Amino acid sequence: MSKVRMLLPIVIGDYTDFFSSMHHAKNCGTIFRGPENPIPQNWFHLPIAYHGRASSIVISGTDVVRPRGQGPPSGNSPPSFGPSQKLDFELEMAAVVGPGNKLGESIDVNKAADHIFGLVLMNDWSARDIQAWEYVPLGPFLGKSFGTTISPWIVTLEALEPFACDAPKQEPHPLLYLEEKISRNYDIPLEVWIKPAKHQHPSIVTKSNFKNLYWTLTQQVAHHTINGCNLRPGDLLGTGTISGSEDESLGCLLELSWNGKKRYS
Ligand SMILES: O=C(O)/C=C/C(=O)CC(=O)CC(=O)O
Ligand SMILES: [Ca+2]
Ligand SMILES: [Mg+2]
Repeated sequence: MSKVRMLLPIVIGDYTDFFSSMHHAKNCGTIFRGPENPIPQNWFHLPIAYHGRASSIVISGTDVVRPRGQGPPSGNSPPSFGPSQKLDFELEMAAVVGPGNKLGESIDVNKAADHIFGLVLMNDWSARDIQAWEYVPLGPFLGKSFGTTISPWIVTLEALEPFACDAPKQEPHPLLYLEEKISRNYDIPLEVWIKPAKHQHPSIVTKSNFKNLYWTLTQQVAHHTINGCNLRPGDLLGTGTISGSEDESLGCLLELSWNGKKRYS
């Protein structure tokens, strides 16, 4: 295996990234918008997502160039500009679309599993300073689009069947098109390890689990297509950052360091 060069396993036409961990949504909301109403009202009714950039998705091991860009101004000065000072990872998995749907048609939530070929690991690299300044009102753009890393192996949903578990109870009850007969998650322990340049060995920085997701993969597919938008084979649907409720299970440095305020070692 060490002699093999891994390549992207699919041609990715489109990439969408969801926002489906409640803990992550609450923490990001608190950091970016304040503690009053950290989770927006719509979050509990629909799986929120943004459209990502497919061209910069690379395979694990590919160097990612530190992005340059604008950051928030401090006081009356103009916005900052330069290499990002807040480069972050986001612990995610992503679904690879199988057959997909025709333009104008929707995928039924109870049949949506047939449209997911399998899952990969994903890191949605994020420049928090660029993101914090640019995201109002249209959401993430250059703070995310410089790079996204996925693993070369696609684990099929069939292979994950032994790890299937119940999804969390959803309150308020979702609208009919998001209501599923069987609502399933997967018990997949996930870890992030970082090896700083001058260190010999990597250290673990977080331990989370796929089952921390509130919205299921099948609800994401049903919601994505409810307006008739067509998913195509090879499209990538990121789960969103998978944070748990514990301090040790947060899925990015923004949360682990509380936007740089908390020392993380
Ligand atoms: O709350 C925000 O404004 C932004 C949050 C993110 O950066 C998260 C994102 O990319 C979606 C996710 O990974 O859950
Ligand atoms: Ca993300
Ligand atoms: Mg990214």
